[in-house]
This record gives sequence, structure tokens and C-alpha cells, in this order.
Amino acid sequence: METLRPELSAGGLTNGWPYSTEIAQRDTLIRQSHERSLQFGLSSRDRPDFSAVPQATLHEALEVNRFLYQHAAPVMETLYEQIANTHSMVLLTAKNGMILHSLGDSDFLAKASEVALRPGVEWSERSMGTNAIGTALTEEQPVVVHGRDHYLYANQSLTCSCTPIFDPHGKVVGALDVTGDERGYHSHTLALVRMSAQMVENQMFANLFADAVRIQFHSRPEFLGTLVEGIAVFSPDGRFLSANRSAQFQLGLSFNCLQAHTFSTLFGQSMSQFMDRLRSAVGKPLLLRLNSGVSVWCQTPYKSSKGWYGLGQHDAGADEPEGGAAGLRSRAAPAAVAAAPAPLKASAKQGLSSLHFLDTGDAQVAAVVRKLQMVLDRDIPIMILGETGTGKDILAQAIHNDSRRAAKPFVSVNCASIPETLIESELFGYEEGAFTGARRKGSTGRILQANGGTLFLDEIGDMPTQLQARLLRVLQERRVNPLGSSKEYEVDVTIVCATHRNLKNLIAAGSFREDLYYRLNGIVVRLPALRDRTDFDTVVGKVLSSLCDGPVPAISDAVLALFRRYHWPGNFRQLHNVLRTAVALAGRHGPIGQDHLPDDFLDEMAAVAASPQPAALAPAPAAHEGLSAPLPGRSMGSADREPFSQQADPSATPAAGAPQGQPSVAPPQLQSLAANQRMQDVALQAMADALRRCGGNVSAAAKLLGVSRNTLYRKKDLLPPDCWV
Ligand SMILES: Nc1ncnc2c1ncn2[C@@H]1O[C@H](COP(=O)(O)OP(=O)(O)OP(=O)(O)O)[C@@H](O)[C@H]1O
Repeated sequence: METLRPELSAGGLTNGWPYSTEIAQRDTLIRQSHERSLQFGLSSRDRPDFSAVPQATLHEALEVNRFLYQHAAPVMETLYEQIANTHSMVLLTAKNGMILHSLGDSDFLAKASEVALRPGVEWSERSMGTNAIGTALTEEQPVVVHGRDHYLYANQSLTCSCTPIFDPHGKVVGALDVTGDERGYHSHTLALVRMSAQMVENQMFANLFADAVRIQFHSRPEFLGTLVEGIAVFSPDGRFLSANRSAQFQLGLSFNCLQAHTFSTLFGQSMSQFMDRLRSAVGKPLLLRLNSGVSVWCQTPYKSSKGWYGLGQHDAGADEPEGGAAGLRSRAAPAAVAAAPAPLKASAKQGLSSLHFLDTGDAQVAAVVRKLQMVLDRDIPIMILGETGTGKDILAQAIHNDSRRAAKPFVSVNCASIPETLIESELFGYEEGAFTGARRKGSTGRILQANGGTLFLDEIGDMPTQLQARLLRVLQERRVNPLGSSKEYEVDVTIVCATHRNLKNLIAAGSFREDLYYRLNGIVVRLPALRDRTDFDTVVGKVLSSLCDGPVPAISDAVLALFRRYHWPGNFRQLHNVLRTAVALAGRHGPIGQDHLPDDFLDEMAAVAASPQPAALAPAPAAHEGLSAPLPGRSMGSADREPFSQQADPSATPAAGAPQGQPSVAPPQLQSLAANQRMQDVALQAMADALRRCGGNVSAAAKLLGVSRNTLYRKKDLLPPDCWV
């Protein structure tokens, strides 16, 4: 009988890879698999059995696995697009390791093995020894089996990345695998395979539990509607039905343990209480607290007597999508099943639905609004630039709402949040029967869903290059050709796109097509960062009232002063989050004081103030500190503005620059923040003075101060311009 190969029994299967704990774990996994292969009576010199089962058996297997097959096939197409020309194949197997479907070119296989990866061949460990499919299915975890990891010598020219696929009941139903030439190994392949499998699982979930209460949750609201959100489903009376892998991870419970739970034992409230909250908050994500104490944001389609209501409805007038939860995703797409989850942005946007509502006093925004009003309905593509969270999505929605297309769909696609593998089918759709035979239904694709209305391509800079050419063709010819279809469909859409990236740089780097750029930027508008808005106080007030159903609490002057000094990297989104927490902590009657601000926000302010790099936090207002020009971070000193609320906050303490006469106990972070801020301001003042005395000569000023020239240059943006001349 054969024994283990020496490099395995010695416990160091490095196989040319750098050694680490992760590799050590993988080695253990591979070694155990080799031991099993040995026990199956296999010899590493055995010739593998690549014979396929008879056609009738294969058809039977396809029928048994139809649910899996239907959901996986379109995802495999897009996965294959990503690895095309890498001498690899994408494989879907049943849970016994039998290949159900394969895509790609087997030209990398030796002549004798060309049949190895076709449907009907079984890749279980029992028949092939250690291999990614068999081992992933046995271990129920993703695995790469590379070159000499394979038990059979005959398979050692392969590199395989495989992950099991779990059905909505938590059982392994099959595996998704990419197999290629060993020399073409790529470290990202397993990640792509895992993302694709996650997509298959989420789609099976959405379709199987269309009538259940589906809770989609994540600790960060921006991840709602993406692949990483947790999904747990319950019967209307709160019985646990199922949870995807992310939900199990976030809840800290395995699928089996979850079976013993109900909605109320997991989320600390009854299903009927939750439904009441949902009814009054349609369109807004809700905060739920897990047993672990962690808070998560949640969204859920909500079924009333009239039908389903849900979040992330971007189709104009789509408050009541038809046809249950599936309809929720695909209102304009009658043929679509298993549609990829739409990139949802959950927010109550009613108050922001028209361009003129966005004009709240900032001159740059007013100019943007004016420009857009002039080009509305002229079929000119619009490109919106701006940092993350500055309201590009809201602006696109407002453009649509003010246009003559308002009654037609507004379809939003976030090119950055959809895995590259899925963008193509998400955008262009795929044809009925294109992948899996007559019963397979197709997907309309987002471009066709937007027909007659507006297609908003958010984060266009993240569009994969190979799809840019296809998009360009659609824009030029106004026709769409779904995947797997020989037909073309006419489409009439207004295109609005947005990005926070510098497309010119992307063009220079070769990752964005110049011709597409010119096609998209008919008119370009830029939204200002929150810190640069001259209507800052007004927007704080506006966001605050949008978060309150009843009375709106006041904000203390100290908090407002902090807000004005902060650089708001997350812009409106961050302001919403900070205020949402503050409102919850302060209660509806407020006022909102520093104690009500989230700890991470206070920590960040303190850290920024303590940092020797002053890039982010603005110094104290110019008037207060005696510097003569406004300083970056906020374009305008707080002294230039009327406070949003004058109501005193008994819990608040003035930070640096806050008005006198406020109560005097500050949280420790803010005390150190204020002290650090003062030190920074004194240092800046000294630098400005030295530069002025030296007539702007940096070397002389640096010598005078006893610091390096670099120190002065680093502060350049924080010093008034007049000291450099
Ligand atoms: N003018 C505004 N007034 C109040 N809230 C706003 C405004 N603009 C945006 N918001 C809110 O800020 C959040 C982020 O807005 P939006 O998604 O439109 O930003 P974005 O620039 O598209 O962000 P990203 O680049 O990250 O996609 C949303 O909750 C939105 O409701």
C-alpha cells in the first residue's frame, strides 16, 4: 500500500509558496485530504477515471439540481468573462462532485485529459483523491489545490480554486470551481469564486423565501444591499427559517444554533413591534441591536395588505412593486428571476426630490442647479463629480424627477458595489434560455429596465474596461444586446453618471476609455464637499429635521462649533450618521450636546487634532485666533455664520473657539482636543509670523523657528497666503 509523500508527512508542503499560518492551515487540510485519499485505496500513480456518467444520468442530476443550476449558470458566465484568456475553466458541480456545467476552453489540458472537465465527470475525493472540488465539498470550505497538492500525479498540472455552495437551508448543494493550468495560478481567483458563490446563494435565498420576512442587515448602512449584507428570513410569526453566511457570522451563531432562535431572541423585540416600526419608517433603514450588543442597520421589504413595500426603490412611483419580493427587485423586468440584488441606497429622499430643494444657499450648488435646469430634457449626458457622500445620487434622482421622464423608471447602478463578475449581466441582462435550456428565464438588465427613463451609473470610474466598450456601443447605437442573445433591443435612456475619481487620470493610466469619457460628459457639474459649503448651518438643520418624525431637538453651540471645524470626509452621509446617533441619545427634546455625539466621531476629532499632520482638521476660526485669512478644513470661519440654534446645552462645554458662558465640563477627549487644537494654532501663528518677517523666504523662516523647511511646507495649506510673499 502507498504511503504519504515525504513532503507531506514532514509537515511542510510549501510547494513554492511562502510559509505562514494560513499556509500551515492549508497544509493541514491538504495533508488530511491525502490521508483520506490513501484510505480510499488510491495510489498517486493511478490514472484518473475521466469517464462521464451516461447522458440520462446527467440529465437526471441536472433535473435534481435545477434550482442550483438556474441560479449559478448566469453567474458562471460573468465569472468566466473575468478569467477569459487565462487558460481556465469555470465548473459547477453537484454535491457529490459531479460536474453539472462547465464553461471555457480546455486547451490547457493534455490531450488525454481533455475530457476531464466536461459535465458528467465526478471529481469527488473518493474518485480523484485530493482536488479542489472534492476537498472543498468534504471540508465544506473554500480551498485552493495547486499543482503538487493534488493527490494524483496526473492532476498536478492543474491549479484549482473551489468553494462549496450552500442552499438557503444551510446545506451544501454543490461547488463552484475555477480550474486552470498550474502555471497560470492567480491569487485573486479564489476571491472571485467566493464572491460569485455568495451571489448564487443570495439569489437562491431571495427566490426561495419570496413570501417570508427577509431581514437584510449590516453594521454599516452603506453595505446594505451589497453582497456582504447578512440576510435572515423569518415566518410572519417570527420563526427562524434561514440565514446566509454573512448573517451567521454577524449573529455569531451557526445555522444549526440559529434553528433554536426566533426573531425576538435574536433582535430583542417581537416581530409585531418590528413590523410597527417598519410601517412608520418605510424607506428608512432601522437600527436593531443584536444579542452581542452590536447595533446593525436593517432593511426589509415589508408586505402590507396592499402588497410589498421596500427600500431602495429607485423606480419612480415604485412604492408598491408587484409580485412579492421578487417583484420588488424587478418591477420593470417581467422576465427576470434571480436578478442580482440591486445596489440599494436606503434613504428617505422625498424632501430632496427636486433640484430646487437642493439649493439651500450655497453659491456653488446654486450654480449647479441653474446649469442643470438649462440642460434638462435636451438629451445631454450629465456627469456629476464630487467626493463620496456629497449627494451625487440625490442629485441624479432630482434631475430625473424634474425631467419629462419623471414618470418612467429611474434606475441606479453602482459600478463599484457590484462584483466585476456580475456587472455585465446586471447591466445588459441575459436572454431567456440562454444558459440552461428552455425553462431558464432571463433577466432584463438594468439598461433595459431604465427604458424611457434615466439610467444613473454611479462610480463610473470603476466600470471594468472590457465592459466600457459595450457600454459605449449602447450609448452610440441606442441598442442593447443581452448576454447569450442574438437579438438587439432598442433603448431610450438619459444617462447620468457620477464618480469621485479623476477620470482624466484613469484615462492616462489606460483604465478608462477616452471615447467613453467624451460620450458621457456632455455637461459636468461638481458638488462641493460639505466642509466647503457656505450653507453649512442650514444643511445641518435640514438633515436634523429629516431624521426626526416629531419635534426637532436643538443643537448646542459647542457641538455646532465642533461640526464647523470638522472636515467631514464622509460628507452628508457621515453627517446623517452622526446626527442620527445624536438624536437617539439626546431624545426628541434635546438639546444635542457633546455627550450625544458618537464616540468614534469624538475619537476621530481628537486624533486629528493630536496628529502632527494638520491636513484634516481646521484650526480655530480666524477671528478668534487672530489669523487673518480663513483656513482650510472649513472655508469659512464660524464667526462668519449665524449659528443654526442658539439654545444652550446644559451638558455642553465650549471647545476651542466656542462662545463663552457655556457650562464647563467637557468629555476628556474634547478637553485634549481643545488643548491640542490650541497648541496647533499657536504653532501656526508662530510660523505665519516667521514667514512674514522673512518676506516669505522658507529657508530663513525655518532657521528662525528651528524647524526643517519641510515642516513649513507641510503646513503650507494651513497658513494664510499673505505670509508666503
Ligand atoms: N443636499 C442634501 N441634503 C440632505 N441630505 C443629503 C443631501 N445630499 C445627500 N444627502 C444624504 O447623504 C447621503 C449620501 O448621499 P448620496 O448617496 O446621494 O451621495 P453620493 O455622493 O452619491 O455618495 P457616493 O459617492 O458614496 O455614492 C444620503 O443619505 C442622502 O440622503
